[in-house]
Amino acid sequence: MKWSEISIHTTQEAVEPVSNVLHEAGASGVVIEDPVDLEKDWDTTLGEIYDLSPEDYPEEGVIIKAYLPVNSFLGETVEGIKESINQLLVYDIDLGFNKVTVSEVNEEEWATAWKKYYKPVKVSDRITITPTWEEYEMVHEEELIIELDPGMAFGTGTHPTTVLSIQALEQYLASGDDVIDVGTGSGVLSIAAAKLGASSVLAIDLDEVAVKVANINVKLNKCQDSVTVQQSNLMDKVDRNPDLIVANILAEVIVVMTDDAYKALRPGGTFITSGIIQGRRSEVKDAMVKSGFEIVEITEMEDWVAVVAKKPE
Ligand SMILES: C[S@@+](CC[C@H](N)C(=O)[O-])C[C@H]1O[C@@H](n2cnc3c(N)ncnc32)[C@H](O)[C@@H]1O
Repeated sequence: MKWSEISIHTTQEAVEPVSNVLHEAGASGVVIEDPVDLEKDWDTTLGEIYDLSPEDYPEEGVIIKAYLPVNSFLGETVEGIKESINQLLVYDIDLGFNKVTVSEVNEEEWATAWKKYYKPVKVSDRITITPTWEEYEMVHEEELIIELDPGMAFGTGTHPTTVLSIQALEQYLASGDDVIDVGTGSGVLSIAAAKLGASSVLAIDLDEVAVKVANINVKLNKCQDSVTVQQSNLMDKVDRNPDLIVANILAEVIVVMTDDAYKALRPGGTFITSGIIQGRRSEVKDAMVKSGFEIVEITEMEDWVAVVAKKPE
């Protein structure tokens, strides 16, 4: 099959929303070329090798590349992507150069293009995420390994919004908890919750592809006894009272679901939200408080924040 590479020159701030647009348009595998990665002090204590070449990165801004099959809908798909990206301006997201280019690549290039950027990463004290195609040896006994093939769903596990979510799960999840993961993508947070001791996890995503990918990753990590994946919209089909809800979705989606999350959670339950760009932090905080939550902690990484809240006892 022939593949087309769509490349978008944008900003750090726009990485997640643009990646989401690409994903929703059916893109397979997203590559993020952010020059910050070249400067980053990568954690190599676990023996990871980061072999990044400056020619692959823009001098300014971030380049996001995604791959779409070449078919008769390609033109429309690309136009749809451009339109959806432009709509992000309504949310005050800085799109920078916002330059979109399209070129053809062969299957071999496509298959390896994004994999070369994706190596084992230690994302929290206990959790290391490793791509399925990498050999990885555990460094200490307590380490929990998540093997992931993000395939066509969002969630290599290394995006700051995911890392913040996993760190919060590690801190707030208690063994035996019932957990709901809204917007599961590749299933990474549900798998993390199960590995951290949750007895049951409901992974929800609106997107059919994400549901398929999450199911595969759940099985790959042998978590199928505790994690169930369901295709639905936010909390629409939730009829249980979990101990913890985690949602790594954009701020504009989180503010829509705070009332439902509050109603569903058991008293004393925890709501972990991520995917919030700095500029929208108060909006999310205010929506949470209005729904009745007490804010417990706000954590930050790069331009992103995660808000952890509790439903009073
Ligand atoms: C930013 S990704 C997060 C993926 C993963 N949980 C992680 O932390 O890496 C957001 C996910 O939310 C899903 N999503 C967006 N709107 C949704 C909705 N209304 N209901 C359920 N899922 C939704 C998207 O399909 C996407 O997979």
